[in-house]
Amino acid sequence: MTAPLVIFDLDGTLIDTAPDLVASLNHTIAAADLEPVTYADLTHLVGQGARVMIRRAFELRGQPLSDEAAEPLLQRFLAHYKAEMPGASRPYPGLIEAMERLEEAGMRLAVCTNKLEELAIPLIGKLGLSDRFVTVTGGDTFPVRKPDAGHLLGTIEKAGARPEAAVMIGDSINDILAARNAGIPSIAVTFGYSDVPVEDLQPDHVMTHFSELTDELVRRLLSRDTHTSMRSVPA
Ligand SMILES: O=C(O)COP(=O)(O)O
Repeated sequence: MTAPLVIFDLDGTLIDTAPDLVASLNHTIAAADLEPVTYADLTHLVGQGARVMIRRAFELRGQPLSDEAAEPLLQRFLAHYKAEMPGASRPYPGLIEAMERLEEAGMRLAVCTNKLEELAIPLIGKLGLSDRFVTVTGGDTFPVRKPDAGHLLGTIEKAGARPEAAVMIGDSINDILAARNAGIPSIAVTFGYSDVPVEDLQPDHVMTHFSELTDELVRRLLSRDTHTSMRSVPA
């Protein structure tokens, strides 16, 4: 039997990156004289990577943004975010202990994030978490990204695991939909950046703190067959 694989989203699930995302985004849009965004705005902007986040910030301020104008702004964002990394970003409380519990129970861990690989991998490294994960895939690792099932299924394949033995943990609609599209059970965390109550996303389980993440919970979700009926739902 393959070891169960527990897959984590990054922004708003593993790591509280909001202060640094807001700071780098405001540094970026200041170049176009846009008013700064707030933490509350971020829940509507984050989720599909830096490029989409910048475009949504312009939309929020009622400003059009051409693809041509977006490119230098993306470079400005990347340079600022990388220079400050890890900034104030920290793992959520109880994460390290939860990862240790799962590892001790023989489970393996992976990351599936829409953040670009060039940001996600060094951030995980700077926080000393690299060795924990069998693989880290970003929004640019595959031709598709969450909520497309292909991102999650590609992550599972890279980890040498099987969809039947995988569970996804995330904070946003992209994570829960990706899991549903891939036919794997999902856990939604309440402490991330969703702009709707995570219960409305109908995950298989809701978690308010990492102290609730146990191997027993993972096994219970894997033994349920409620999500398997969704395995054929397209992305
Ligand atoms: O950076 C983003 O916009 C999304 O990243 P996430 O998939 O880790 O939430």
